[in-house]
Amino acid sequence: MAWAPEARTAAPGPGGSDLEVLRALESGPRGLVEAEADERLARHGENTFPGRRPASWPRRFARSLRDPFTAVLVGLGLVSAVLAAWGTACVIAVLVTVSCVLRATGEHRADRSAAALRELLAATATVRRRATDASPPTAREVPVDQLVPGDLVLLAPGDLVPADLRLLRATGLTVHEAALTGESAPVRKSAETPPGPDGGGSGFDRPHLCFQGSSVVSGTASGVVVATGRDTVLSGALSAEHGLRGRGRRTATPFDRSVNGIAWTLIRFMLLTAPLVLIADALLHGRGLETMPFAVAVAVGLTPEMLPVIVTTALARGAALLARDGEVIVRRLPALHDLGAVDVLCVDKTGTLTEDRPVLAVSEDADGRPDPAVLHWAAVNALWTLHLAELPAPDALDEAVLDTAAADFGTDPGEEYEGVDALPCGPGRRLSTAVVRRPGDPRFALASTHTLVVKGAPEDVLDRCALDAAERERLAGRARALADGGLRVLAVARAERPARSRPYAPGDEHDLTFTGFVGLSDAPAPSAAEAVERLARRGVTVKVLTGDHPGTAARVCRELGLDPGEVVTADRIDTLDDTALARLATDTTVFARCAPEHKARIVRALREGGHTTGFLGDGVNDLAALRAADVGVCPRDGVDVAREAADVVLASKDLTALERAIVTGRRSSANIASYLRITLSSNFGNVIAMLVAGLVLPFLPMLPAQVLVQNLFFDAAQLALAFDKPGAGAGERPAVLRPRALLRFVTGFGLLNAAADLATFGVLALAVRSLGGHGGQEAFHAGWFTENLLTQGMVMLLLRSGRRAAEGRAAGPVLPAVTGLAVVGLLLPLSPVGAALSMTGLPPVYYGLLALVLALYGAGLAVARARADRQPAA
Ligand SMILES: Nc1ncnc2c1ncn2[C@@H]1O[C@H](COP(=O)(O)OP(=O)(O)OP(=O)(O)O)[C@@H](O)[C@H]1O
Ligand SMILES: [Mg+2]
Repeated sequence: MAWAPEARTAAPGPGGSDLEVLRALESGPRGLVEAEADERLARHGENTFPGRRPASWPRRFARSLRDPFTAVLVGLGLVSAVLAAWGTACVIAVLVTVSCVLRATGEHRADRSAAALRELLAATATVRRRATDASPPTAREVPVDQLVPGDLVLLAPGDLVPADLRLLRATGLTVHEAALTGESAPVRKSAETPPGPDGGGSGFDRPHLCFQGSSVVSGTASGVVVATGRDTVLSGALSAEHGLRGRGRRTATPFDRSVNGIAWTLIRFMLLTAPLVLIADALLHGRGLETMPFAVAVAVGLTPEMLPVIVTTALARGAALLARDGEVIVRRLPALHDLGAVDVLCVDKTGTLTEDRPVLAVSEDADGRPDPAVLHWAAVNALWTLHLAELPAPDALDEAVLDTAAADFGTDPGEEYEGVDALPCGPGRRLSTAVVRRPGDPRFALASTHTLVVKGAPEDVLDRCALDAAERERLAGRARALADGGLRVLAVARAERPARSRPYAPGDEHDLTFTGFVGLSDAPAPSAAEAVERLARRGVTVKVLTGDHPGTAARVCRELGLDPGEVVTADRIDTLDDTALARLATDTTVFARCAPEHKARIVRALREGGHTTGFLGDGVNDLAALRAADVGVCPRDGVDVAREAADVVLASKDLTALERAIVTGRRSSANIASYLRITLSSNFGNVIAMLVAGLVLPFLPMLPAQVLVQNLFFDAAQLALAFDKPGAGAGERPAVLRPRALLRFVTGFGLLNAAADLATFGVLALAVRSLGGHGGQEAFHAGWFTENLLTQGMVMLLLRSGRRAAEGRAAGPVLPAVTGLAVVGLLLPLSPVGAALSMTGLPPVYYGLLALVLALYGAGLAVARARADRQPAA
């Protein structure tokens, strides 16, 4: 990294005690007063996240210039200019400009329609502020853009670090700084200032600083804001043209593989054709460089230069429709295509399929007798882990335990103790420990004891209890029984230890005394069952990857109408290599007790196994899987980092919105596929015809300008395909564009097209003979121009996605576009423009013959389409 973060984190110096730091920022341990915060906001400006700034128009334009087809066109334009073929060069310049403008507008429209919703999803930060000088500090959520230097911020797992912070306190804090440094492993941070003049290091490795753009993996902390907005290190990095790296994908997405893959095949094909035309002509007719403009025109005609425009328009339109309905936000346009291709969707259970509003149902002792004391101890654990770990908000399980205990016991249980230390749970850690002591006579303080209160996943807690094997198995069986009933089960255990001043660590969690179980019920989300059913109908297999108990997971699945089959737990996954896991993952519906890495590994295995895999999850433990998936989806109330990592955000609570988004994705893909099929078969046919014609004709089958004008009209008409409404069939199955099947399709239909061209060619040869001389050539060109546009129109009508040839009736914008194409094809050669392009009309009898050729072609096309529909789709 070339830029040095310390250069930007100006005041205060990273060293110094907490109070010095706070004083330098004119803040204090109790936080800023609201009025002061407002005043600072006016002074420093909003704390906008630099990554969010929309691209400027020139930048958008430049970006669309970078795409391969545009580059090829520009190259061909330059060749024409060098050859002084100014007409050709001008037409190419028009093509390039039009396609760039269309594309930039499409992107702009999609951005704008999503912007309002994005606002809705704007991240917040937890700050400690005071209403007035005299009032006590309270923690409250403020939109991230309202943060000011001097604000006290609380961090919890899943938070995005909202500004550059100097840590004041931190418990087990690790942060992910990949967006800044590219380092993928979490980095440990602590509040202590390391010795040394610059605070122990010069870059991101300084442990007491957290930077905007990183995110909290585990632990909690409080810190004071030292820089916001333009002054943050990240902002400096971005303005120095370093992009954000966090969301960069390591492997090709389905979109890259299909659409871009096809694009590159075409470019290679096209780069071969132009020289081929040249060589053929040189060999046969001894013509030299003068055929170059023609070769260039053929190459331009072959380039599906509208592909980027059609792709962007089709996707942007889909995304805009989804955004308009307020349901789904597509954060990365190609993700909509990928969503349409998803055939396996992995879903996290808690908070996604269930509401994550657990309600206490059971509190029982080791013998299965109801016992309120278990709940009491669970509440002591919850209260003190919350307090000591400074979690800004309790997790749902803790909240449920605390609420029920407060209601049952009348007071907040746990307040009779003093907290000593806490080891909260986190990703991969399924239990939490609070260490408490009874406040008493200080004279006996040394003789007093510490009580470790542990609660967590039964397997993990029982492992740490002093129990014989039989008893442990009996208790595990009881936990299973509770879980099979659909409850979320937590085991509670305790240990008395002599008081000590040394901090506690997970290594101290052993030889515990088992206290009992608490069981909580968590209702399925209201729309979950319907969503699961609809996805199945759309050919998407749903799998559940959860950190919870296998029994609970299986029961929830059954309630949602999903057959859980044999539930696999994560310890089994650890014994498998990737290939074995890929096989297992395909056949398994529920994976339980997954740590975050397990979820990601399963997703990767499914992708390796050839599935286009989506992941829907809302928590910190889902982050790795969201990143590993082809498409990451996050519900609206997911944690900040999950939303940031997701490609698609569900804006409403309704999970069935996902099914609608998938169908929209498939429709957009179907339109893109239509375009590819139509343009490629048509172009391929034309090239063959041009080559053959070039071989046998003593003159050029079409003049360069004619090829280009024809191409321009075809391009314009094809834009309609981006707005087409494909038949119902298009939404039914995952939409994957298979390059091989596409090539087969294109070859078949291209040959058919070439046959029609050659038949036309025969008819026109007759005309030339009868007309003779120069007039013959002009009539030939006119005839071929007309036939070309008419066949292209027919191809557009008959080769669209999702419509069988039988229902070839057109709806939406395609029919008007085709009509326009036909009118131009018939009338332009007869008009003054036609004359300018050196075309003249044919004698009427030849139009009759052309009509015959077209009728035969149309019939052939319809029959071939019906046959192709019976084969696997391209
Ligand atoms: N606050 C807590 N106190 C004690 N144990 C907890 C707490 N939160 C979670 N656990 C334990 O850790 C397990 C795993 O939690 P994790 O957050 O990974 O997944 P989950 O919320 O159960 O499910 P999902 O992966 O579907 O969201 C829980 O099933 C529970 O046994
Ligand atoms: Mg969850």
